[in-house]
Parts: sequence; C-alpha cells; structure tokens
Amino acid sequence: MVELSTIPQEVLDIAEGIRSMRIRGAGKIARSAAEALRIAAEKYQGEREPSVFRRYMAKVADTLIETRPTAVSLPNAVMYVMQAVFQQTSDFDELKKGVIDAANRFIEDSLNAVKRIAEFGSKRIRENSVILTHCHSTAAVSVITEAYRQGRVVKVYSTETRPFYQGRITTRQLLENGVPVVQIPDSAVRYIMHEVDQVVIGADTITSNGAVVNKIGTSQVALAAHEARVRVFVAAETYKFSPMTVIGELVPIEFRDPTEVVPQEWLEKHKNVRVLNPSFDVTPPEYVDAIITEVGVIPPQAAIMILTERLGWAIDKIKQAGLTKLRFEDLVED
Ligand SMILES: O=P(O)(O)OC[C@H]1O[C@H](OP(=O)(O)O)[C@H](O)[C@@H]1O
Repeated sequence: MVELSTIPQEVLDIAEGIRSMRIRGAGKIARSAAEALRIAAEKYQGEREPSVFRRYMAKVADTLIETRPTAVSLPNAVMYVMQAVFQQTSDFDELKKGVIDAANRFIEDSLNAVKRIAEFGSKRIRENSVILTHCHSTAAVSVITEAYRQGRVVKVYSTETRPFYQGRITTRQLLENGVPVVQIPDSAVRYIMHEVDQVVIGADTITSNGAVVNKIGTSQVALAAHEARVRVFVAAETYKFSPMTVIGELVPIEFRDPTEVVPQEWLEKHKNVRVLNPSFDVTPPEYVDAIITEVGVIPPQAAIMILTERLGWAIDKIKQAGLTKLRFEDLVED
C-alpha cells in the first residue's frame, strides 16, 4: 500500500488544481495530468526496484483520475503515460526514462493536435460567419481564431456558461486575439440563434456512438441550432473519445457543489431547497454535424473508427483486465 505522503507536494497540488477547477478544460487537464506523472517519476525517492516504482506510479495515477469524473481526456492521458510504467523491463533507469518520455510526448502531441484542429476546422467556417460558442474550449477558440485570421468570422456570441462562467474566459481570449465578441447569458441562446451561421464548441468526452458530452447547456445550444438549421461543429482531440463506452459503460456526469449555483447564505436561509449542479450534459449524434479532430473531420457516427484506430490499445487493456472502473493499483503485478 503506497501512502499519499510519499507523493511529491507539486503532484498533489496539480491534482487539487484539477479538482478545484483552477486547472480546467479537458485538454489542459490531460496535459497537466501527464505533467504530474512526469514530475512524480522525476522526484521519486523510493527503492530502485521496478515493482515498487510501478506501485508508486499507480497510486499517483489513481489520485489524478479520481479528481474529476467526466472528461475522458484525463484517464486517457494517464493511461497513455502508464503504458510506459507497465513496460516489460527490469532496468529501473530505463523504466523511469520511459515514463518521462511518454509524458513529454503526450503533452507535445496534444498541443500539436490543437493546432491541426484549428487548421482543419477553420476551413469549415463559411465567409462572413457569425459563430456561437459555449463554455471555454481551447480547441473551439483555436478554430474560431484561425477562421477569423483568414477573414471569415464577423462576430462571435459567447455564452456566460453559468454557474462557473467559463464563457468569460472565452470572451477574454477572443478579445485578446482581436476577434469581435459579444457576451450573452445562456438563456439568450435561442433568441440569438437566428443570427448565427455556425456553432463551434469543444468536448469533454465523445462516446462510441458519437454522442458528445460537454459543459452543461451544450445540448440546449445544439437543440436550438438544430431547430434553426444551424450547423454544429465539435472541436475535439482524439484523446477525448472514450474507450470505456465501447464496453457499454456510461459516461459519469459530475455534479458540483451547490454553492457554485447560489451563495452559502442563501442556502442557509432556504434550508428546504435542494440545488442541483450538473456540470455536463449529453448531446446526441443527430444534433452534431461534424467532429473536428487532429486526424480529420468526421461525422459523429465515425467515432468508433477513431476509437479502434487511435485507442485500440486502451480498449484491449480494458477488456483484458475486465475493467468496469479504471484503477491502476489493481493492474500492478509484483
Ligand atoms: O479541451 P478544451 O477544448 O479546452 O475544453 C473542452 C471542454 O472542457 C471544459 O470543461 P471544464 O470547464 O473543465 O468543466 C468545457 O466543457 C470544454 O468544452
């Protein structure tokens, strides 16, 4: 049994940063988790014995994936790095170096993926487009910014995205990039949709049947777009596709603290009121026109192809281990 106290504080701070949403956005969370695993390997002080090192890394991995349940980018990033932890070798230095290299590779590939998505996705934005986006997605902001640079975006509507107001981050970033942006409350989406040409959003998780799990309110945006015959594009790296959904698992939806919705004093005054704060919702594939990934623009129905081609190794591992819940400490052999 590995104690939490053996994990470097810097690593625990990253885990806490993800839990508290100081570090947020599915891609950023994934890169931060990979970075945390790298730091954990670099700062490891225990025995130079592969099985002991593997057990320690599994504890770090489990600590990271327990922080937030919905975005699959987090366990996918951790699984990617942990493949190196489970490589067959009795050479401790080789093992440790393999882990550090895998983490660095994940971070670099992830950043390159966002650039490719901007390149591919911007081509799908028509001339003189008014875009609507929801929440804050680095991938979606990159697509919109690139299309603006190419002269095709005239205006962006950015929703506030209550209760955490990530839309304000989007608004600020678009402004910094020179993009004309209008902040709207979430409740104005249907009112404004008749002006919108295309919706561009990100994703936290994409299931094997092409459903998109993204920030709460996304499915309402997609529904309003569908009604107004406005196309919906989802910008998502391939590590946002969920291997667990291939074996029939549902994506867990995170419920956050009620005080993100109403102040503590209000709750104390109205003791009988129950407040619900679901952080994500599911948009069915029928409401999504295309998913823009770093390997190409696909219809949501092709999600399974991405999963088998890019994450086949993870699906095999999950099936072999008979997993219904990912827990790395269960995968370590002595
Ligand atoms: O990876 P990128 O494109 O940045 O973001 C993807 C998604 O992650 C965010 O979740 P949260 O704010 O962490 O709950 C939003 O739902 C956003 O659409």
